[in-house]
Amino acid sequence: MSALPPSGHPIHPPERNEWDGRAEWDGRTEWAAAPTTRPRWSEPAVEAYGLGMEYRRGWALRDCSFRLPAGRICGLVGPNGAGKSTLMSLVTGMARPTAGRLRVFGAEAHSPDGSLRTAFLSQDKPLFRRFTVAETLLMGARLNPSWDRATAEAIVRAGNVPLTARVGTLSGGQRTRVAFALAFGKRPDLLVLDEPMADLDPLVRKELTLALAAEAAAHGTTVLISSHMLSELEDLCDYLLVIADGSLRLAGDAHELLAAHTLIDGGPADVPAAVGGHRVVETSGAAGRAVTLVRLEGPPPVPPASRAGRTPGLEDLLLGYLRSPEAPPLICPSARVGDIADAIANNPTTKDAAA
Ligand SMILES: Nc1ncnc2c1ncn2[C@@H]1O[C@H](COP(=O)(O)OP(=O)(O)OP(=O)(O)O)[C@@H](O)[C@H]1O
Repeated sequence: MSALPPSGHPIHPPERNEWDGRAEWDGRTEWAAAPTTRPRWSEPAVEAYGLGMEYRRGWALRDCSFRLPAGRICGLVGPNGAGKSTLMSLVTGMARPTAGRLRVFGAEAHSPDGSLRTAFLSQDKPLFRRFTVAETLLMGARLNPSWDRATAEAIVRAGNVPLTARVGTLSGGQRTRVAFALAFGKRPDLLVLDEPMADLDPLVRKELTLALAAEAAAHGTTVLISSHMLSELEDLCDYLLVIADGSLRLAGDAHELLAAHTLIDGGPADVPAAVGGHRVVETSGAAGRAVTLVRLEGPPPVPPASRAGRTPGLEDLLLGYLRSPEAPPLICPSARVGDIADAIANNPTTKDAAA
């Protein structure tokens, strides 16, 4: 079990074999002493039950059930049109689900209690173009009782963005930095970032990624971040949600997911007998250099005899599932929720809403 403090995100997640969701952090006593407004480590930040969203053209999201524990940095991955932005707009309460339920820190996502604890940085990063940078930060301070002025200004200053410049005159990357400052300054418990780094140069991307990890670690912030840059997510995330065609494909602790797979050199015929009973997710690569991603089935922990091959990297795993829509979804125990009926019955808020 990890000995990291509850405020410390594993940038590279620690070795953990727990399959039953017991792998919580040590040091709960220390966490319990933190102000009560911060999320407790074992508290779920997001719980979705049979979540669905239908637009005129059809369902963008269907029957998604998962749990995101508080304090994790969760990568949200999927091809274009998979439903990532839709899921984020539901989590941030900007849209209401057509089906199912969604709770943020125990409150309905669209309720004031849910949205007060959330900050959202959307793909288009809406800012007032006529405001100066200083006026934009002042607006952040006026609108947010828990505004962290020092953090917000430090982010802006690190990019040498003049506080007197009008937002409309900034480059795309500079505007992104100001939007980041607004989101961080709010000191949310849940920070939702929709492809935030897309218009940044590699150096700035690295700098803001490190700032994000440090801020999240320092304040126990839960982060849900979508990106098409898998290597970036590998460095940052310790939790994953993968969606394709509106459905959940993978969900859970990154180490749980990786430990459930092995990578064998060669095609399906090269898979050793010890792994033979398991499920081939996909074979990729040219002849002679093919590799096969195998999902280890059976009750955890997976027996050592079937541990042939090597543990895949996050990119191998994500690409394998994105290229193989026929592979059944894998929702790890850490990401499973109970029945929607239980969720409604055990929560007075949702019970009232359902009535
Ligand atoms: N406001 C809307 N009205 C109608 N259809 C929508 C709307 N928003 C999204 N969709 C549709 O829902 C599906 C999912 O879109 P969404 O933007 O959530 O995908 P995404 O995974 O974020 O994609 P990308 O990676 O390209 O940003 C798409 O088919 C899209 O056309």
